[in-house]
Amino acid sequence: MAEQVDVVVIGLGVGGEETAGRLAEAGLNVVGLDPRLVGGECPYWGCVPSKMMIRAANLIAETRRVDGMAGTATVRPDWAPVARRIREEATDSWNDQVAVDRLVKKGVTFLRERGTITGPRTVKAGDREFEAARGIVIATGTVPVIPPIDGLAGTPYWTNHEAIEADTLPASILVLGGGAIGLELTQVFARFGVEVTVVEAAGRILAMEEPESSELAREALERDGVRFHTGTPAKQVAHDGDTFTVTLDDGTTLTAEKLLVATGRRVDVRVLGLDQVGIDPGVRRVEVDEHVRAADRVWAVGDVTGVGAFTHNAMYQANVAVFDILGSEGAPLASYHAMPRVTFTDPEIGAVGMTEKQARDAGLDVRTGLSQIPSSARGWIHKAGNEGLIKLVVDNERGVLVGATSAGPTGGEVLGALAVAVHAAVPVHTLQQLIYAYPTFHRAIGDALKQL
Ligand SMILES: Cc1cc2nc3c(=O)[nH]c(=O)nc-3n(C[C@H](O)[C@H](O)[C@H](O)COP(=O)(O)OP(=O)(O)OC[C@H]3O[C@@H](n4cnc5c(N)ncnc54)[C@H](O)[C@@H]3O)c2cc1C
Ligand SMILES: NC(=O)c1ccc[n+]([C@@H]2O[C@H](COP(=O)([O-])OP(=O)(O)OC[C@H]3O[C@@H](n4cnc5c(N)ncnc54)[C@H](O)[C@@H]3O)[C@@H](O)[C@H]2O)c1
Repeated sequence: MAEQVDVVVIGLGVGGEETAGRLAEAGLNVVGLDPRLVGGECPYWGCVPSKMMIRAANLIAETRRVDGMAGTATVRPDWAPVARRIREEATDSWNDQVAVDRLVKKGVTFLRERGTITGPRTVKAGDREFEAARGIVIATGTVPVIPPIDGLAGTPYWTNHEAIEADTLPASILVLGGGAIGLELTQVFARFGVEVTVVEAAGRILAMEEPESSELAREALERDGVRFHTGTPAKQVAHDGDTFTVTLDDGTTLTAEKLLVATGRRVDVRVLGLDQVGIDPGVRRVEVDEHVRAADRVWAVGDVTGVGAFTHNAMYQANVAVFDILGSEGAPLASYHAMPRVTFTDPEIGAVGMTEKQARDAGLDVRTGLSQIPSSARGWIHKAGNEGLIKLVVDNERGVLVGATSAGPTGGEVLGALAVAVHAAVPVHTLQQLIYAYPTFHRAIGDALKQL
């Protein structure tokens, strides 16, 4: 006999935890299910520990910039404090008791179980079944893509989990995939003295961003000693007990102690029971409307929706779902035209909305403006480590920005102003009249606007 509740939330990563907690605080009877850690990828194997690694790696790089600008400094990188900080401060040794307690205190009934949808309103979890009067929220996130490369399966390759959990670093590592995960971890490892080689199947790294960003990231990482093979997919992988050997399509052979697979993420909903609510179980993503509804009385939030694998998107969609489930007046409608993202390499590569190519492919009449951070007053003053750029993508017909890139020492922070401009469709002539404080990095936005 199914137990009667208001809402069942399947998956308690960032999106599910936020949705379940808020609904319970609003007085609903909520069951939250997750067989793993409450909080999901971001706090345990994603954003938080990776950014702690990046903070440490950037301290090393900044110290190396002292020479010639502020005297001399030597630094002896040591991974031990980084691993300790991740274990003690970020993940509590991958123990989620604090998060579980927080959720339960909000009123959520938490079960460390996998959820399976068994009917239009019913979800099975272990030996219990729940009937959710208000509905079901799907927040099951993604899993790493493991490409079908000959020999790869069965080798002790790393995904982000092993990379984040590493107590010691290898002497060398091959990284498959030059996207956000691959590049952020690559730079960390390189700055701690690991010999890193990146294999990227596409013609350039950060292929979804502007070509100028790809070039900037590649040059920065090459300065850190990283080697790249782009446009040449791996054909074969072998592991002899000590060493990985990767053979590329063009016959190049690469060897290293470890292999990190960072070739994207995919939703894994085959056994979730989506067919029970009228959704094809073979979908590549659970499509949602502007209320983040996926089917009648079914909502989906976070990476599983495929609109942007970012924590801020999971939180954003959770907020939309909460308002809709509660039937609140003035419920926000989801819109993704100003989706921001930041790859936290040094320089940080931030972007919002469309790239130039995406805008042109969408049939827009496009004009772009570009400025270089080293040529700005602040960039020139900053000197070592000042690489970066601002690129603006304008829809001529509407006279507004539809996309922008902000790369530089504080690229992610400067992006804030551009996100407002794209989100609110601020007219370009209004942006051109804004006073940009001197000498800030964001003043380079004004320089790019002059190019339009
Ligand atoms: C290395 C790395 C660095 C990142 N850095 C950033 C960053 O700096 N900024 C940023 O915005 N994003 C970053 N991300 C992305 C971010 O982690 C994700 O976008 C975010 O975790 C998505 O949250 P989610 O709730 O959709 O899914 P997840 O966090 O993946 O959580 C999904 C949960 O669902 C559970 N689950 C799956 N199936 C079931 C089932 N059938 N029943 C019950 N539970 C189930 C899983 O166990 C998991 O706990 C990073 C990711 C990685 C891997
Ligand atoms: N700072 C952040 O916000 C942040 C950081 C890390 C991850 N994330 C999120 O996590 C998601 C997953 O990250 P990711 O880096 O795994 O994925 P990604 O999609 O960003 O990059 C994967 C890369 O791997 C390449 N690739 C695919 N198959 C390959 C193969 N067989 N050999 C070599 N290269 C191959 C792709 O061309 C692509 O460039 C991202 O899309 C992002 O949304 C965000």
